[in-house]
Amino acid sequence: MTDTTAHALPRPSPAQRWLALILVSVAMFGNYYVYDAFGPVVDLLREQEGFSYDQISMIFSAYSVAAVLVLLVGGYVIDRWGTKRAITLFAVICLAAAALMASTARFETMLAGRFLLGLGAEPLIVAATAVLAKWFKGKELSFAFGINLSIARLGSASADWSTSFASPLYANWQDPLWLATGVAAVGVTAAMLYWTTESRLEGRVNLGQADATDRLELKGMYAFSASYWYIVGLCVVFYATVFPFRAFAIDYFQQAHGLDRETAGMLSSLLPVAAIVVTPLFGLWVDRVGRRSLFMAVGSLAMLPLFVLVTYAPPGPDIGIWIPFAGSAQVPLTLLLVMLMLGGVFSLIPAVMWPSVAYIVRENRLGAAYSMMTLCQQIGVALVPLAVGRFNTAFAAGPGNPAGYAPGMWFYTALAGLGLAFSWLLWRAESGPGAHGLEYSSGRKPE
Ligand SMILES: NCCCC[C@H](N)C(=O)NCC(=O)O
Repeated sequence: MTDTTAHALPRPSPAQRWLALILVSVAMFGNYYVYDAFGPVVDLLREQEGFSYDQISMIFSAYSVAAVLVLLVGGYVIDRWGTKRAITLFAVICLAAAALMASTARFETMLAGRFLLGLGAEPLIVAATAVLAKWFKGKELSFAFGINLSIARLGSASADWSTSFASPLYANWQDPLWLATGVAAVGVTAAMLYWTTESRLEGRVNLGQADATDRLELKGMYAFSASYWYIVGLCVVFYATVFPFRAFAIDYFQQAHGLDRETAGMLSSLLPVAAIVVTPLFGLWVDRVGRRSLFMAVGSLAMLPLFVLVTYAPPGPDIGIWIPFAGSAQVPLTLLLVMLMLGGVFSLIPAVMWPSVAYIVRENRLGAAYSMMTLCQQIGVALVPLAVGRFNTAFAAGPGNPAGYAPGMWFYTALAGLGLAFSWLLWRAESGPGAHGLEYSSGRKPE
């Protein structure tokens, strides 16, 4: 179909757009569930299969190594295959990865499974972004992105909650990973239904021309402003702190704070749960008041003491919490407050940071800017768990020696400090004459 013929067709109806959004979001739910299904079995892999923290970290990092490689070519695959085929292909790769990880506790197989997950999951996120842009361009695009990310984060929370609603499976390390494989199969089904939907509507509605997707072109990177690179710096250290902390959190709460797995899972789930609810609210607020770099600095500052508090502050009284799908539990007040604060930061920084790039980079370079940012993010997420795993092993961290986890927590604190430095540099740059307008609600400096 030519561009002119496509423009003569009607835009998709709200019902058609919502159907596309729901199908793509279910595929993302599967993706995030599989990513986060590994954290709750860390202690079982250590106890039942003798995995060391170093090995666990390498498995976790394999995802990011693959992500860095695939992000360089993912955009080309999507352009060549089209979003409907690409999203199904990547969902199938996630399914194969989940099955490989569940199949055996051989270290090399698990490493390969997690690597395969990185090959499928990151380009799936890029393809989902391209799909949403196609259906929602000019029509509630930010809102659609918000819903998509919230449903994806529900996948993360559900993986944590599985320690409660699927607790009998946690008699061994393998069954929870088979459950994750089942969830990945639901994701594939949703991706295939999306393929069918798009195919049936082709020629009947105007889905526009496929835009240049998040393809990474290394040439021209030097042209990005200092503010862009400060945001990238913050993105790297922020996610390289939060994602690895989440990966080890359930095991950490069990070993260092003596919680049972269900309670540890519920506590860990507060992070994505808070983000599901609060991220869109922060997004709306910042759109009204601006002050984007100030908000990023405030988020970074709030994060700074949390890992020290979780290590050294007295636990305080037990507080009852209740979470839908997971049930109720008693958790120490200090851990609850730290996780709620971290959940707040995990809502604030992404809600402000990702959209800020759109205000400081030209539209025709946006795809490359986001791809470069994600690539740098994944390099950080690959390296940090290796360092934390090394600290845990070197300092013999375990239930008999909870103090052995402290060096890893200080490492997270140092990263949070670096994040604060990047956001302060950004704030300074955006308060001076070369500012892009991040501090204004419109995102533009007044003339
Ligand atoms: N939980 C799966 C990993 C998602 C990585 C992705 N590149 C990302 O950063 N998404 C944004 C987010 O805040 O989840």
